Amino acid sequence: MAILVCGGAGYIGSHMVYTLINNGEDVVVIDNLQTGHRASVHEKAKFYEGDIRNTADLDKVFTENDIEAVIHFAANSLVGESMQVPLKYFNNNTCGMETLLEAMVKYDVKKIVFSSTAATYGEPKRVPILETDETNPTNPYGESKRMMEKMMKWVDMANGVKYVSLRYFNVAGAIEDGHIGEAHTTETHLIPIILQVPLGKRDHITVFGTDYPTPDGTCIRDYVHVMDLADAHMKALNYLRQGNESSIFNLGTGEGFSVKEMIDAAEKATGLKIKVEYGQRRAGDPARLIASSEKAQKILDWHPKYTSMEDIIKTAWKWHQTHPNGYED
Ligand SMILES: NC(=O)c1ccc[n+]([C@@H]2O[C@H](COP(=O)([O-])OP(=O)(O)OC[C@H]3O[C@@H](n4cnc5c(N)ncnc54)[C@H](O)[C@@H]3O)[C@@H](O)[C@H]2O)c1
Ligand SMILES: O=c1ccn([C@@H]2O[C@H](COP(=O)(O)OP(=O)(O)O[C@H]3O[C@H](CO)[C@@H](O)[C@H](O)[C@H]3O)[C@@H](O)[C@H]2O)c(=O)[nH]1
Repeated sequence: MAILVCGGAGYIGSHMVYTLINNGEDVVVIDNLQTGHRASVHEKAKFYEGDIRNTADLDKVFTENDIEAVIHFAANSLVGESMQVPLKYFNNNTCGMETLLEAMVKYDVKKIVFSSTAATYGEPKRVPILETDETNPTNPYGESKRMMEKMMKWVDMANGVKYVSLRYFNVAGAIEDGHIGEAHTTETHLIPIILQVPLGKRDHITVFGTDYPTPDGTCIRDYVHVMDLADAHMKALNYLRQGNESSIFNLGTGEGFSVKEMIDAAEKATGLKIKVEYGQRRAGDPARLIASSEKAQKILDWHPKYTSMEDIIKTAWKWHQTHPNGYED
C-alpha cells in the first residue's frame, strides 16, 4: 500500500517524500504545482499533477493506487496574503480538506497526518504554548487551518478517519546534501530572505519592528528543521498505524530566537556580513511564539536533532548557494 502526499512538490512536502522513500514506503504525490516544483519530487514517487479540490483528480489517484494513509501539505500559507484575500484561504485550504476527506471516506482510507500551524493559536497568553491552550487565530490562514482540524474531528467521530494534526512552528533549513530546499516565488520567510543578502540578490534585510516586549525588541520564534519535521510525520504515521486515537501535537524545539539573533546566526553560518535596516512592525506578527513539544516528545518519541540556529541556517545556505534560482538552475 502507498502513502498519498498531497502537496508533495512543495518545500516541506518534498522533504517528506524523500524521508518516506528512504524509509522504504511507496509514495504517491498529488500537487497542482501552484507553488511546488515537479523537479523537487523524488523520482521513485508516482506523481499526479492535480488539484485536491477536484473530485475527478482525487478519484483517479484513489482508484489507480491502494492508499493506506494521507499526509496533507497542500495549502496556501502566506499570513499577510490571507488578510487581503481571505476567501482564497477558505477555498483552497478549508474546501480542499472537505473534498479530500470526502474521497478518503469514499475509498475507505482511515489515516491522515495534517500540516497545521502555530497560527491556530493567535496571540498566545503565555509561552511555551501547550496544545490545550486556547486557539484564537488572528488571521484567515490560521482560521482556515483550525477549521480543517475541526472538520477532521467530526469526520473521525462519524466515519472513523483517524488524524494527527501537527502544529508546526517556524520551519527552516534543507536536506543535508542540499539537493532540495525552500524555493518560494513569493518569499516571505525570514531565513531565505536573510540569505538573499549574502547571495547578492538583495541589498539588506529589513527587521520588522524593534519595539516588541522582548529582550532586544525584535520578534521571537521557535525554528524547527524541515528534516526533524519529516521525522515527526513518520512517527505520527506509525502512531496511527498502531491504532492510536486522533491527536494534536506542537512541533518546535521549545527555544525561541529573536530576529536579531537569527541574523547573527546567519552571519556565523555564512561567514559573511549581512546588512540590516530597521523598519516598522509587520501587521499580525505576535511578539513571541514558542512551542512546548513535550507531548510530541513523550507520545511520539520525537526529539529534534537540530537545536543550533547556526546549524539549521548552514543547511539552508548550502541549498541556496548551490541553487540561487531555486529549481530553475
Ligand atoms: N513553512 C512553514 O514555516 C509552515 C509553518 C506551519 C505550517 N505550514 C504548513 O505546511 C504546509 C506546507 O508548507 P510549505 O512551506 O511546504 O508550502 P509550499 O507552498 O511550498 O507547499 C504547498 C504545496 O501544495 C501544493 N498545493 C497547494 N494547493 C493545492 C491544491 N489545491 N491541490 C494540489 N496541490 C496544492 C503547492 O503547489 C505546493 O507544492 C502548508 O500546509 C503550510 O500551511 C508551513
Ligand atoms: O523580511 C523579514 C521577514 C520576516 N521578519 C520577521 O521574522 C519573523 C519570522 O517571520 P516569518 O519567517 O515570515 O514566519 P512567521 O510569520 O512567524 O510565520 C511562519 O511560522 C508560522 C508558525 O509560527 C506559520 O504559521 C507560518 O505559516 C509561517 O510562515 C517575524 O517576526 C517577522 O516579522 C523580518 O523581520 N523581516
